Amino acid sequence: MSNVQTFVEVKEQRNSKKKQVGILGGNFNPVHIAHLIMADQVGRSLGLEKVYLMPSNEPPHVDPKETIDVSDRLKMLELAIADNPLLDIEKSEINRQGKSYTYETMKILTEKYPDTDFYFILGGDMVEYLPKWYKVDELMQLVQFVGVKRPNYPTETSYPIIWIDVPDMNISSTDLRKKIAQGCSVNYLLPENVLHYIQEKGLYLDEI
Ligand SMILES: Nc1ncnc2c1ncn2[C@@H]1O[C@H](COP(=O)(O)OP(=O)(O)OP(=O)(O)O)[C@@H](O)[C@H]1O
Ligand SMILES: O=C(O)c1ccc[n+]([C@@H]2O[C@H](COP(=O)([O-])O)[C@@H](O)[C@H]2O)c1
Repeated sequence: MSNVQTFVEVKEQRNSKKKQVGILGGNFNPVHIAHLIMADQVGRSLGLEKVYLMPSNEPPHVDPKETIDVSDRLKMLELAIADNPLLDIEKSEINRQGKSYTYETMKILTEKYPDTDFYFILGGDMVEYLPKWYKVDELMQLVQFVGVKRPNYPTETSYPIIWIDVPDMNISSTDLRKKIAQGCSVNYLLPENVLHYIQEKGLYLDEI
């Protein structure tokens, strides 16, 4: 599916009087270039006003995910988006504390911003996982899901997803954490200022 077709379909569906805003939720442990490329590409393809990267406070997965302190994940995000005015950070999950269920977050945000249509951006792995999300059917009424293909994950789904074409990016935070712990180079896989922050703070040295 091309971006042009998708953009036209979306334009027909959307309420043009409302603000059009994207949310890319994630752990960002650490943020990497695939996150930035997908946020930027989706924002520009759909003509969104802003795309907010929204760090989870405590990941809501059925199998718990370990993560470093939220203050470091937030600082790395601030560094990563500094030169791109399309991107911003949404801190409501951090401020709310506890587990970050997307339905609860989006209920709060849609009530707080009734003049905004929200596009929730997901990688292919998360699209596959959607059936297990908390109150996913109710969430679907609040947001439009936007999918970005991820190598080795299917694109078939029964959920109404707009797919945006982005070059396949076989990059993950897990892989970056492993590389850093093993002393391998992660040059160009994340922004240079984020890499400097990781090195200065000695992050991920023990995490394999
Ligand atoms: N390379 C990628 N291609 C497409 N989507 C991606 C990619 N990397 C991350 N995403 C998506 O970005 C969002 C946030 O991902 P997250 O912060 O968990 O990064 P991750 O690389 O998947 O991390 P981890 O390896 O720790 O699970 C999720 O929707 C995820 O599917
Ligand atoms: O609400 C849920 O049940 C749920 C289950 C898994 C993931 N999510 C959200 O999906 C986004 C991407 O998750 P992750 O683990 O890939 O960073 C992030 O915002 C999570 O809070 C949400």
